[in-house]
Amino acid sequence: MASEILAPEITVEVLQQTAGKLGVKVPQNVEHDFAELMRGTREAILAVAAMEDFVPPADLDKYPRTDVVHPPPEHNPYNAWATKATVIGAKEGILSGKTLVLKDNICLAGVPCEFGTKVFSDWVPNTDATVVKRILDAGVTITGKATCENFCAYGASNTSAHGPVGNPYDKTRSSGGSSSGCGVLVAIGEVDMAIGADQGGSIRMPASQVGIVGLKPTFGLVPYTGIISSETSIDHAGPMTRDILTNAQLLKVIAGVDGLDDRQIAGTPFPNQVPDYPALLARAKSAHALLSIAEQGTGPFPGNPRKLRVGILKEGFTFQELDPHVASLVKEAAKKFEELGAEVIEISVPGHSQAVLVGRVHRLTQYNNLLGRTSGTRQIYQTDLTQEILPWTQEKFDKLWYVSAGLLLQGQYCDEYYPYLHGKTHNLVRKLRYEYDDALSKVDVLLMPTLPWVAKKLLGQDVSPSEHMKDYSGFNTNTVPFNMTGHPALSIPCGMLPPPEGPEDLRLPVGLQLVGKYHDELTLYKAALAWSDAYDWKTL
Ligand SMILES: NC(=O)c1ccccc1
Repeated sequence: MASEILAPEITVEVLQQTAGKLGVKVPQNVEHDFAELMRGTREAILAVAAMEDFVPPADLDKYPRTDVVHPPPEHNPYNAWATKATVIGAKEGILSGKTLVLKDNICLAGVPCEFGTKVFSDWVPNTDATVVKRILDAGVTITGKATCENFCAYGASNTSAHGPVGNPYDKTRSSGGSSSGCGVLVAIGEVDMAIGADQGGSIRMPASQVGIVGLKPTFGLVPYTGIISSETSIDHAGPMTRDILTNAQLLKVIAGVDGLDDRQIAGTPFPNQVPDYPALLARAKSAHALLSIAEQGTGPFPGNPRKLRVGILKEGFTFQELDPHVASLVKEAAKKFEELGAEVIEISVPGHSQAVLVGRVHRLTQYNNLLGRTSGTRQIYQTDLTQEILPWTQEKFDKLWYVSAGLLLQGQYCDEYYPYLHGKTHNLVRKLRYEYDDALSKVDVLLMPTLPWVAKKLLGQDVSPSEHMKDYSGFNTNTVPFNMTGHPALSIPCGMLPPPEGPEDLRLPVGLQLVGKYHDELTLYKAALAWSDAYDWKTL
């Protein structure tokens, strides 16, 4: 048993080896006392290892899993399916008749989960994520699991053990990642909706590259229970759909406290009740109504309605990797908010330019799923998965895509030399949060491109890691900051462009990102709905 190998019998030698890892030696006169202490700990470890784990069981009788298959290539033209399955939800519900696919890091009991890797195989989760229970109760039919990138760790779609996920607008290009399969299956109309996950842009980047709507909700709004974690303070799950209203409907169903996930009480003040987004949107009958805000009045006097304020985030447009054509198209899209009756101004958040640097250290110092760390967070842990991944062996390491291998190595390095920097990054993120909050006290939403470019060519397996990295430098500048601060961020398609290298007649989607105050998804939806009702992004 692995636990016996990892918890060796305690001798004075083992005690001193352990001390040696700290660079110290236990004084001889207390060696036996400390060995005794550790023997007690070892016994406790072995006892806990032998106990049966405790996770919420899935209701397989009520919602049986059928037709579970890995589709052959001829039934999987984009490689977007990881596994097909059928799980029919409740007969009546607000989403009844709709189909949905889950990113392949979301637990659906009884159906294999690949997590984009071959490091382990045939792992079948024994529990349903809370979002799964909620959508089934709302009447959704789940049609399977969508390919996700290797360990959910990349923003392009060539890293899954499954093979590359081609973009519907040009199969030789990336569809974005890491919720790549979700983006493609929604874009081509194979499903009505998807639930993706996002630690650095993984919902918004595919949404941007394939021309759909993707929301990374406020941190904690959607429970992350039963979804494979990357790092508990940046984990988010959220809806991916072709239109805004469906997105709002799905959010309404999956949002709210489940009593199992610490992320939901970890810093963003939580609303007592999840707003009825679709009903509130349906009530506003015009762009004018959608784009006016009822200013809070004081005392008995209700406030006056005023125009929605859109802030063009200066630093979201000034980084060097940003394709100038994307920049001008997104700025034009922003100006259209003025035509619709909003106020548009430019606003600066200097910290935005440093955020990716902070993010790099933040995630490396605590990448739970690779290093098998737990964070102290109260949540449901996929301990059976951790045991598949750990301990690392050469054979497993050789099966990692280089980005994940790099994360593992960098994480180990940070752990050895700079573990305290994780804490410091949290402090710096709080500072960043106040900077965005300050901007969001002057405007209602911040606006910027989601990704700095339209879909790039997929790079082959023969391309070196360095070339990959060069090609993707700057890709997460506008997405990573809001994973750390937790502000809600919505990507919508806002036009099309040819790729810079041509051909001239190819048109690829461009994503526009709106960022709002904590738990103000409604304002993001209102702005996006007014815009998308007025303009057809495919003709702009
Ligand atoms: N999981 C993510 O959101 C992600 C995206 C891009 C790069 C790394 C991670």
